[in-house]
Amino acid sequence: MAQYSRVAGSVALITLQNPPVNALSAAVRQGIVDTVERALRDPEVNSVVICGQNGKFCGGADIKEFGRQMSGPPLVPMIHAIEAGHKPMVAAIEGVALGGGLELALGCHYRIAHSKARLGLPEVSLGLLPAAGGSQRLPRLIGVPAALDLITTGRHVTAAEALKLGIVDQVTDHNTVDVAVKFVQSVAGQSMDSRRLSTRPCPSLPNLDAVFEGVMQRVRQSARGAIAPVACVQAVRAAATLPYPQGMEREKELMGTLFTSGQARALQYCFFAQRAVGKWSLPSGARWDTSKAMPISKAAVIGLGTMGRGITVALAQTGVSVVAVDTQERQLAEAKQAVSGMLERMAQKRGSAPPLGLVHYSNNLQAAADADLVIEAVFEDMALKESVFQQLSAICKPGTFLCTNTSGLDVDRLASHTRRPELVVGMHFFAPAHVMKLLEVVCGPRSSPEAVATAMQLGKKMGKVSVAVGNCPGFVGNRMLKPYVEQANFLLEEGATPELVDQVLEDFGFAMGVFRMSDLSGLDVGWRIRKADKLTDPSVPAGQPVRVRQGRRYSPLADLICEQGRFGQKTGQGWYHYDKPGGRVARSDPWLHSFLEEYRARHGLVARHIDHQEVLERCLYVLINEGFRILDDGIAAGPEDIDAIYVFGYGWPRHRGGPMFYASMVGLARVLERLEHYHQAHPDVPHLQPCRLLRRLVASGSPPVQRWREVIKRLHSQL
Ligand SMILES: C/C=C(\C)C(=O)SCCNC(=O)CCNC(=O)[C@H](O)C(C)(C)COP(=O)(O)OP(=O)(O)OC[C@H]1O[C@@H](n2cnc3c(N)ncnc32)[C@H](O)[C@@H]1OP(=O)(O)O
Repeated sequence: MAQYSRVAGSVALITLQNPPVNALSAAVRQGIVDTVERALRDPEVNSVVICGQNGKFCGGADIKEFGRQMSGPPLVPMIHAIEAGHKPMVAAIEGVALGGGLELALGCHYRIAHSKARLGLPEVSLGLLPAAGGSQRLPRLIGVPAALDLITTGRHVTAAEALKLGIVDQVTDHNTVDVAVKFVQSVAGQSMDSRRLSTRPCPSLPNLDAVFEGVMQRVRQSARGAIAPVACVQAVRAAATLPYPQGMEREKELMGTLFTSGQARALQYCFFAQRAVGKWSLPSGARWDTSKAMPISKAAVIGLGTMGRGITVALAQTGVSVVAVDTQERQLAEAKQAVSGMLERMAQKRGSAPPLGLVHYSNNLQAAADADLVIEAVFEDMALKESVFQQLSAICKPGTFLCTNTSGLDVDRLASHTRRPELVVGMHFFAPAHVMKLLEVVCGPRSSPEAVATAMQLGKKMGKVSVAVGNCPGFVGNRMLKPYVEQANFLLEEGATPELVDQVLEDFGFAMGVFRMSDLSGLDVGWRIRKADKLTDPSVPAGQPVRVRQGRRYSPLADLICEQGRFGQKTGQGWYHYDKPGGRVARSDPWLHSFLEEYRARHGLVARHIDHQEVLERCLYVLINEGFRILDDGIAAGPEDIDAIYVFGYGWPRHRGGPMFYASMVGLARVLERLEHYHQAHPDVPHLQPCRLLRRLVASGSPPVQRWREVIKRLHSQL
């Protein structure tokens, strides 16, 4: 809806009304068309201000309408009518002007923004381009390079930057609507000819072809197969080279391809998945909207290795006072320097003072006594963690939440070492913890709703996508990663190379293939876990082949690599060769290839040709299969939780929506058929055996991913 009122005698005030962000739904568009017509017709009105209700101008098109039959007036002629209007129109921008919201403002003759407003054309992050004239008007207003930057990245700019770029004409700290009303009166009666962006030429740019070639190359490289950023460059190029009407035709044509693409569906699914995970619920019935989060003003971090340092930085950045504890003096001193350095660098980028005063250091666990929440981040060793939890339970004030940053150990077992198991939850951060967006909040069977709500809320405050998950080895992310990595190792045994496997996964869109990723994380981490699980025990029971453990196929390849002291990037050698320890450029390693050949010969394995399809299917479908098991076990509440974890924590390409969404796009019947095929070929790999939930979903007609929760609920209620 849009409300029409008259203010200051002769100004029509049009207020968009569609909470929470005044998205341009069919009803809002109809409201704008009607009220603009009314204002242009009304002889008492000489100028118009458009604003949004509740301090938010407009969050853009209503994304929920995208999958539906189009109804209501389209945006392009609506914005054109505003621009062509003979009375001055001013956009009074408070809160946000995003996507169609900014395009609406660009159709107005002037734009006045509140200093706290944010503006942008984020359509690219939804797999689209600004196709309500934004790709044609913005370059005409601010020039090609700046428009390319905003449109291809979708980044939001502050009002101050918008003023500098020329997107807005004025920024105010006062009531934006009042300022806009006053301003529009001052220009009433003037010709608006020069203010219509569609009639302006694009500011000329020398070496136009070279500029676009360079940008296109960069965009293609960083897009990792996403098509929208490429289409955005093509649309801006049309603005720079064609008259406006033809540019609009091109914009429409490019949008036509994007709008119905699987990538746009995937990205829009991600948008809603990111928000859905905040609305968590637990098997106990505890929910996000009925559980009270406690305020955290003082936190303690125990253990100042890489993770502990990152968590300390992330907390201080959020304004939480932190006591950072490590009992080893040397580690403490190094951490102090590293944390201060990180905070200073981040502050320099922001142009603000580093929050150094918020961090205090101690070598004594006792310093955590009065913290509201403690995050344990010591070495990944159960006995050590148990001892820390025992001590914290005795030291900390009543009510302190005790959290562990374990990446997969039993949170409930740790809770059992305290006198307050209800206050224990997992907070699994991802390295580097001050950068990575994901936080798995691990709920043990005894974790209280308040403890979960508090950890989720703190994660949100830290700018994380917090996902509540159940307690099982590896939780969600690492549990799914295990069969994926295992499959990649099997492929090496059968004839593939790390280069082939990584290439296929990177072509799919992963930021890094599995072997490059393992080299980066450090191969010794998994080795230590396998040792603890007794998988690397050299005394394999007599008569048992070396490639079998606990009755299943096992590849000792990674263990053998580690035995050579090859731990990945940090040692300069792993699955690849690096020019020095800590080097980042992975190069093919002839040693590794000979090693693989010798290994195959030793075990009587004959290398065969493995095609890209097999690599992709085996690696991805086995991971997806584990995702279904996780859903079936109730470790994740829905497919959105798993997808958010993979997109925000594991480099899964966002334009593919996450593993569970991807499975639904491929077709569940197809995934099932391929898993059956590979399981038949490798009956000694239980992870390839299609899981019960996948079979049941296929049997119930492969419903779309948005309806899986219903099937899961039905299944569980039948148990
Ligand atoms: C062609 C395409 C055109 C012309 C377009 O305009 S595409 C849309 C472009 N706009 C965007 O991409 C903006 C998307 N929204 C956001 O970035 C943020 O929501 C926000 C910055 C506007 C507000 O952020 P925040 O205050 O953190 O709130 P939430 O993100 O949690 O959102 C609150 C609820 O509003 C729903 N929402 C937000 N934007 C839209 C929208 N454009 N269409 C429909 N619904 C929207 C969001 O899903 C939240 O809903 P609930 O989870 O509360 O149900």
